Amino acid sequence: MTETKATPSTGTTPILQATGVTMRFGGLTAVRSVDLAVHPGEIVGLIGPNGAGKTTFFNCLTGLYIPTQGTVAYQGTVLPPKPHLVTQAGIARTFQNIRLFANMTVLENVLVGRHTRTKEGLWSALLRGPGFKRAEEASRERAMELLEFTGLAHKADHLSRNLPYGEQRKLEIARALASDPGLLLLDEPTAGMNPQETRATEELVFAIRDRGIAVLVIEHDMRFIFNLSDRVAVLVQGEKLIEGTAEVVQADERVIAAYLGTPFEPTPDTAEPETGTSGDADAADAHPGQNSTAATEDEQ
Ligand SMILES: Nc1ncnc2c1ncn2[C@@H]1O[C@H](COP(=O)(O)OP(=O)(O)OP(=O)(O)O)[C@@H](O)[C@H]1O
Repeated sequence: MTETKATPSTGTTPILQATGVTMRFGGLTAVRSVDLAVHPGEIVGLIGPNGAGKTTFFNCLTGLYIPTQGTVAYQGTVLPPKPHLVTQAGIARTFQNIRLFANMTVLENVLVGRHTRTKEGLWSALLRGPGFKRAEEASRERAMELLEFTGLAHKADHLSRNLPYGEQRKLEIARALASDPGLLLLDEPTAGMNPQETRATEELVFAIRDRGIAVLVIEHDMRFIFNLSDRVAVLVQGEKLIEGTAEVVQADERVIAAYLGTPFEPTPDTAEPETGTSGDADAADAHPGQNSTAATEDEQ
């Protein structure tokens, strides 16, 4: 990996500023007064044990949930908690569980992601006038460019349900990028991936950042997150425990106690076995806290 970490942006308006975000479900406070900023060009990691509130926090950022308290601002403007307005403003996301249109082609899935950026209205679409055709052509070109970027162009006409798992995850990212976001939120992008697919995802996230898109990523794979992120924030029981560079977070005794279990030990960047005892042990080490707390799969 030849990528370098982003220079920390000081003095610039954050692309994302969450302030005092709290989310309660009845008597349960899933997210408690969380502040988090992401600056242009940054990759920020969000980690924490199962049930810590990471996905709930994402749902608050993207308007799926209306936070009980707090605000979410994009480039200095507070966002209304409505998913389509959040996407229109410039925030795109992927979900923990793949949400593709299984019976649509790969290209069609990406075209769906472009709809917030096309201005042609219903009448134009029905009449299929020159304006509509031009817009359709431009969307198609952009979608194909994103498929090239994510390495899926050769599968453009395949049904998305026929793609291998790793490619389906890439397609979700391509579809999110189709809305031309300034900030991309990734919820466990490497879940279920083998080490090679994880490495490819890491490369892809760096390449996305190199296109000027900031990234906020939830992951349980510590090797992935610490290698990738300029900063890491740790949520525990809904509260932000600490935020800092990978080195600072890894060394924090509260993080070790609440999440890592043992001090994180990076392994050399060599290819890992896909199967077998040692590979499985590695994978387990790299996914701390996976079973520490029961969590519902609701709203993921
Ligand atoms: N819609 C909901 N209604 C009630 N409780 C919820 C809802 N969504 C999440 N929760 C609860 O909020 C807490 C935080 O869950 P959340 O899924 O945000 O955690 P997480 O950190 O993303 O976990 P994981 O790493 O397992 O995905 C959990 O106790 C969960 O059961």
